Amino acid sequence: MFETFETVVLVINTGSSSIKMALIDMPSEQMLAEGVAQRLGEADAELSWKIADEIQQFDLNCCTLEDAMQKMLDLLFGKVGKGLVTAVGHRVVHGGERFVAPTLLDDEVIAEIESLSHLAPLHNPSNLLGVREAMRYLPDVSHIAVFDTAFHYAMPKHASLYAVPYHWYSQYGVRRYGFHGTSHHYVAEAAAKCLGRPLGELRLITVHLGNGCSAAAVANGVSVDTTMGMTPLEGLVMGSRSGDVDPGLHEYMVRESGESLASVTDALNRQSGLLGISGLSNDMRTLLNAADSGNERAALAIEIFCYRLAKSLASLSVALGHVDAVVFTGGIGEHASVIREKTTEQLAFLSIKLDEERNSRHGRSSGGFITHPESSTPVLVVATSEEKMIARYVCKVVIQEDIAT
Ligand SMILES: Nc1ncnc2c1ncn2[C@@H]1O[C@H](COP(=O)(O)OP(=O)(O)O)[C@@H](O)[C@H]1O
Ligand SMILES: CC(=O)OP(=O)(O)O
Ligand SMILES: [Mg+2]
Repeated sequence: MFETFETVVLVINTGSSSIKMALIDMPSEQMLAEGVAQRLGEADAELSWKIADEIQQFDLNCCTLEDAMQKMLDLLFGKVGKGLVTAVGHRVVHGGERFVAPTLLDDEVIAEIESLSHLAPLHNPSNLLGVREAMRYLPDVSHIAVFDTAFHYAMPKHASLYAVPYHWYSQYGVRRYGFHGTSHHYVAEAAAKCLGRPLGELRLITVHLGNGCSAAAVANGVSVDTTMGMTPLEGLVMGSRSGDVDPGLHEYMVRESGESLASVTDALNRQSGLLGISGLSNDMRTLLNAADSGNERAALAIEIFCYRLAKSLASLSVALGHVDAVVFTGGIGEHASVIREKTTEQLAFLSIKLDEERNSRHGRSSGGFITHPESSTPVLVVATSEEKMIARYVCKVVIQEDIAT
């Protein structure tokens, strides 16, 4: 199978609740295989792999990330020869100050990524688990890390620094990094195509709403501000993360509840957000269904999610001065028309006029646009592909290596 393809990149994207894998022919970007394991750790966890045109689906039943990773790689290499893979691209969420470009993984780089784990506890450890598993299956090819933080690296200091003692930055590296960079970059490029204008001339707000959620202000192809900060906990309300809270909350909760600081931080990461407010689920599909059936806490979680999102989009418009378009993406951004509607109706000052029909079809039959043609600010839905973006970066590294040797 696939014998005629020359440069094939396997991409592994481990998120906070899912593993996505793709086998991509480059530079054509043809998807040879695409798989996802989602709702990991929960009773309704499931896996699906589309290899060539054959789809396989399994219930994972509370299976761990490690088991899901092995199962996905076993299924893939049960069908596809390992010799087909030219290089592996790994999504790594936190690259810290050092990793601002795609980087060839070796023991030293892995150790450095591991040392950043406390800044992305839901992600870097899982990302490295994927790296180690894939290296075990494919020891003889290049493994390249592509960092979520890299796209935001050039944010101006007025956006990347907190108003805390300056030596916290110079001595301890306390600063804002931003995440979901490959997704913000990918959808900004795709939106420019939809708008028929060069990305270098556009001022966009890109809104990635998955299990983790962040929005970015992208001016002339560069991220100039974003909602996530030093860790992927800052900013918007997310599946199980609180987003912004009062910095005094930690001390208060430690004193009042008698819990440790680590357990309060863990609750902000894993027991908060949509899950925390609703007491039901971190999954937007579940909450939308529950709210429809009259569940008030699910409805409240959705209301807070949309209000906080609208407030953040308004504040990002300050970074741009003028907004050429707002671009929704990620599982929620691409599929939940109600969330887009409830959010944009609170952005009256941008004079956004959604088109009900276009929005209900997620922009599919209107070139991505979900606004009325007369809307002052166009709003688009663009399907992200962190996997394709990672494969593009991997190709650049692999080609440079070929030149160097
Ligand atoms: N049809 C849909 N309607 C509403 N929400 C959806 C739909 N499909 C997916 N989602 C939501 O998207 C989120 C997962 O997004 P995704 O980008 O796949 O997450 P991850 O961050 O794990 O990559 C979940 O909250 C899920 O409920
Ligand atoms: C950085 C982040 O939050 O990623 P994900 O949405 O995949 O959890
Ligand atoms: Mg994701």
